[in-house]
Amino acid sequence: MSRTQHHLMMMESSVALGKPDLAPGSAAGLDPVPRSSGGDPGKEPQDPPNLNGCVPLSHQVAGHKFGVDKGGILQHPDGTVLKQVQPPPRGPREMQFYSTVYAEDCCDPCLLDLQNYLPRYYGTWSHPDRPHDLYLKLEDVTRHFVKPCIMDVKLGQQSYDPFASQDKREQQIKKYPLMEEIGFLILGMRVYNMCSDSFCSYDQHYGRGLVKDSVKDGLARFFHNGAGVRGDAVLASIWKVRQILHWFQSQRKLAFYASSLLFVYEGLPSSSSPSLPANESAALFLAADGGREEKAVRGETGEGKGVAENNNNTEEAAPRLCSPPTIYNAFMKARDRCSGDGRLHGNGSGSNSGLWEEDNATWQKRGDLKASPNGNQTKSQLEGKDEDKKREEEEEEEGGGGEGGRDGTDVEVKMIDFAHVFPSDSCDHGYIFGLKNLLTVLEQILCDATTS
Ligand SMILES: Nc1ncnc2c1ncn2[C@@H]1O[C@H](COP(=O)(O)OP(=O)(O)OP(=O)(O)O)[C@@H](O)[C@H]1O
Ligand SMILES: O=P(O)(O)O[C@@H]1[C@H](O)[C@H](O)[C@@H](OP(=O)(O)O)[C@H](OP(=O)(O)O)[C@H]1O
Repeated sequence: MSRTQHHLMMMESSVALGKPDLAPGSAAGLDPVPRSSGGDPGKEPQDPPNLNGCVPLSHQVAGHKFGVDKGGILQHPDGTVLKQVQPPPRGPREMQFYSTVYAEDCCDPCLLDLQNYLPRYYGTWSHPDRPHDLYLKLEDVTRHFVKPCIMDVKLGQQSYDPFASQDKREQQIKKYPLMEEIGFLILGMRVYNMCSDSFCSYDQHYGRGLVKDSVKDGLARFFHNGAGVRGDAVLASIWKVRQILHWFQSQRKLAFYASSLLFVYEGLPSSSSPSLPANESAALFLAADGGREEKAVRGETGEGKGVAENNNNTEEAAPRLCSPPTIYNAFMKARDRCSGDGRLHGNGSGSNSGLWEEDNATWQKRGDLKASPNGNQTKSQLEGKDEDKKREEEEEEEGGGGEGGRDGTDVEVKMIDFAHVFPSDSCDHGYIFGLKNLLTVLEQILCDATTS
């Protein structure tokens, strides 16, 4: 058994390691964070008594709710998310997972890579008066968004773990019998409508109502801003999901059950996030490689067909995806030619010269986002520090380009919910199956958006 597996098996309840940005409980005396700009209007959450300014997470879209279920999610005044450690074995298992992946002495390349796809972990937190009531202290994945559109998607072909009782298996299967066939389930989402300047929320019943034929439109709704489909957000999501798929295809250490992907994109319209006029960006796809890639997106090559056909797990038989650089280069080039009205200008459907010459500058994070965190004030904001500067410094220290970073987008896709993660010695076929189907559907959405 490897060291990692041993760690995960141990299930020790010691307080996890991490790099807390605040000592537990040190936020005493700070005012509660203001609600995220996208919270339900008119429903100010009550400050739970004796929680030192922590409040229920206003932008939670799924999962156990604080004050409703056992376990729940709070927001710390410093902006981090506090996930109450659930009753054993789930809670300790999730805590063990985070503490293993983020152990200071972790040198396992697979786990170090995995950190890129998880919220940052800052150890555990508890109220000084209730030291045994533990919370996992996590990065708020939505923190740098102004109008965060958020979607929680459960991945895998089964949402119960191998040790689940017969009752639990039946309960889970009954909730969504199509899990095995589709491989993912939308648990909840909130979408910003730029026309009405409001959010629309969808609970778990929405996702459960989606079947094979409607799952594409159901998922597309997450990317619809009231005026059109946010092709740029779909595209960036595809890219991020592909990175996660790549990690899964290379690892044989862990098996994930009932775990989710949390998608976040910026709902605030800006000149650089248009709903592109479809026909023109489609033309750009065609221009990029003579149409081969665009046909692959549409499944016309016979390799990228719909959910029903894409039902095996081998790498070779995976749906053929457009290579991200191809799509990105074409799309971003098109985006760059767009003005704020979302119209293309210039040589939109002409020669492909220049499409391959995209440089990384296109992928730099948008300046307007840096200047506009989502309203969840962080400790340094509360202290009057220059948060953007701090983040830039952090990102530089980490050698990356920040959340948008190299991908240059205001989109996050992070893995969350690890209450059912187990050591393994083989590929996680169920999760990979779900990821591939999710990618297929995302690509169909992108294709529809660019050809309608
Ligand atoms: N790091 C995070 N940043 C922002 N939001 C988060 C984060 N972690 C969780 N959330 C929010 O909380 C919700 C529930 O998270 P999570 O799935 O971890 O909880 P859970 O109670 O274990 O869920 P379930 O009941 O499905 O097992 C997510 O849908 C998301 O809205
Ligand atoms: O979507 P719903 O209807 O809220 O259903 C919950 C959801 O399936 C959770 O994933 C599950 O927690 P686990 O994944 O940790 O099992 C929870 O089990 P629970 O009721 O046993 O907490 C279910 O109730």
